[in-house]
Amino acid sequence: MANNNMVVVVTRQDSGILARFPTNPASSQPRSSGPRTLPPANQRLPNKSPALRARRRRPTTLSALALALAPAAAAAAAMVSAEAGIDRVLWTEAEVAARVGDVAAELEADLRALPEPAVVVGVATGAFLFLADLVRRVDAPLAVDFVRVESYGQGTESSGKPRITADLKVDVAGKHVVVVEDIVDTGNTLSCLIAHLEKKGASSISVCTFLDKPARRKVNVQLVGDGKFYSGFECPDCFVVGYGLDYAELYRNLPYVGVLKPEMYTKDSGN
Ligand SMILES: O=P(O)(O)OC[C@H]1O[C@H](OP(=O)(O)OP(=O)(O)O)[C@H](O)[C@@H]1O
Ligand code: HPA
Repeated sequence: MANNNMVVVVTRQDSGILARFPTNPASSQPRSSGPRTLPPANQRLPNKSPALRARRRRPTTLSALALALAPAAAAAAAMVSAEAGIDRVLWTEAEVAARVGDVAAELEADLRALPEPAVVVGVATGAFLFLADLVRRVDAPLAVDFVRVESYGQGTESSGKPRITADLKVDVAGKHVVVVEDIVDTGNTLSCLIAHLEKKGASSISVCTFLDKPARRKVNVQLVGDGKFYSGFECPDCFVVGYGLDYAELYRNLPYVGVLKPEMYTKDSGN
């Protein structure tokens, strides 16, 4: 919605607000829609006068203003974009969407064959985008719930000891559960969660992961009952971000999957 009093705030992640630019035409540059009138000829500045050149140099738009504050504003502008940290893209938004569609079709066929609705369990936070895109494309009766399992914290190495920090609301006893993950890496998170769901009495457990990184597997993932393993892409042995996947909680909002620039990692993150 248009807001005449909107203020664009350029921030630096480390030091808060760097600059505010009012975007309300009334409060910044007058932009009259009526006929433009020139001052009388004797009050006009000569075409090449220093005053006129200075006035022409005066920034009149937001981007010109940001440029005028360079390099500080340019650096801040780079930091306000999540994309600025990306070294290379592994799967584009279109490739992700196409593959999610394929996986959804496979899952839909299997869920339709079940005698009762399955419970789709998303592993927060990473699976939030994949789960949302996936279930919208599955035309079968199903329930959706979330658990929160954490093992990476602020770094790129698994602690090896996943912690379930938020549990299910739905009762999964006697139900077919489909665990939805953003990535299976060492396999620690999934093994911990499958044991947890089995204890709660799930009759079968499938896993549907957006990415599978088999090169890093430390624990074999054991499905339960007639459970099946669905996977979007096989991920190379590198730390990836985007489409739900984070580094230190950032980059989840990127609509594609990429690899971070090395300088984006802090020294103690394992890279
Ligand atoms: O196979 P693993 O080596 O266990 O890694 C996979 C898990 O790691 C990530 O979770 P993380 O602990 O980073 O929490 P998050 O979902 O909040 O990002 C990811 O979302 C998976 O759940
Ligand atoms: O490559 C990864 N990226 C983000 N989170 C992860 N959790 C396990 N592996 C990864």
